[in-house]
Amino acid sequence: MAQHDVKKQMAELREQIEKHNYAYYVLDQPSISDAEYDELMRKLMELEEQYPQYKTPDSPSQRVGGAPLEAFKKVTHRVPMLSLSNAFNEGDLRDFDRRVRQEVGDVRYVCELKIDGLAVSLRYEDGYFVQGATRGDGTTGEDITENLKTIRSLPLRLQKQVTVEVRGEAYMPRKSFEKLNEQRKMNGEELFANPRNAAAGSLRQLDPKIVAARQLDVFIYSVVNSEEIGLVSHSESLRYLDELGFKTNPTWQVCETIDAVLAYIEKWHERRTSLPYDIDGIVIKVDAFAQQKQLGATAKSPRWAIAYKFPAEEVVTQLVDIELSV
Ligand SMILES: NC(=O)c1cc2c(=O)c3cc(F)ccc3oc2nc1N
Repeated sequence: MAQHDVKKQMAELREQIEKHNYAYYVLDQPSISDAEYDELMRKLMELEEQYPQYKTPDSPSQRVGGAPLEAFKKVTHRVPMLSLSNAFNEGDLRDFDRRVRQEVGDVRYVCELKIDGLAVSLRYEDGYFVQGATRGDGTTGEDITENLKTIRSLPLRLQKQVTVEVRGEAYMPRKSFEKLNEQRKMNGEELFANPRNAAAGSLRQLDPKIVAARQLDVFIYSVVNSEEIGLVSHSESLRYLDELGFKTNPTWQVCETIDAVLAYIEKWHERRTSLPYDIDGIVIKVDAFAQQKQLGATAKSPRWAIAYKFPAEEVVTQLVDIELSV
């Protein structure tokens, strides 16, 4: 086949595979069978083998994981990854609301489910995924780019050619967790205590092929360089993330009053067992970026957001060692 046609055919295969990826893993609406998907992937990988010069940085062939790393490189976060301060009861939430209103006057909040996973930061240049890192100590994290590429819902190329840094929570869906512990039980290995530990242990694997088998997922929840892009509120950022092709959690809601926040908390505290992933609370954020800026942050946490933690369940958790997987 003429060289030009091969290049074109490979571009079409990449396009098709990523389109099916998006439908299946972001929209949760499979568009072809697994067998057809695997056939497309096999054909692309065969052509990449034969014509490496036409392999591109956004090729979905990277999602099966490359060679194991010796160690993780360190990454310095240009904007520190802070942690959320916690609220444990209604009083804490009303104190938060009072302090915010004292400082910025009338305010709208955005409420989101607090996914029980691992905070990650993703950098894209001209629309291409170039680096992903863990939170680490907030200033320095570990470069887990190769591992994150195996997460099918993480776009390798955005719908717009923008340079952007986003933050999100990588997590292990409960079904993947149960399947993983089933396998480990059969192999006589230590079980993971919960999906959060399993996700952390998986992302710390030096071999991306193992990570690819763990079926992790990620919800993206913020744009770091939002001002540069001209976004004015958190809710606008969430819509922008959808436009770029990221997977965001669709349950977020604008709340005009703390009573509306309490109602949202009540609703999702009841519904959380019906979710296909673990949540450990609700995140409440001031919506307007101008007001977030006015409120600022302490060395550790933003003063414009708070995490309401659900009361710990009284279940007996298995005391198993967390597999130190590195
Ligand atoms: N686990 C989560 O689902 C989740 C976590 C965070 C954060 O950790 C977080 C930390 C900050 F300093 C600021 C905003 C944040 O927003 C967040 N939003 C979320 N939905």
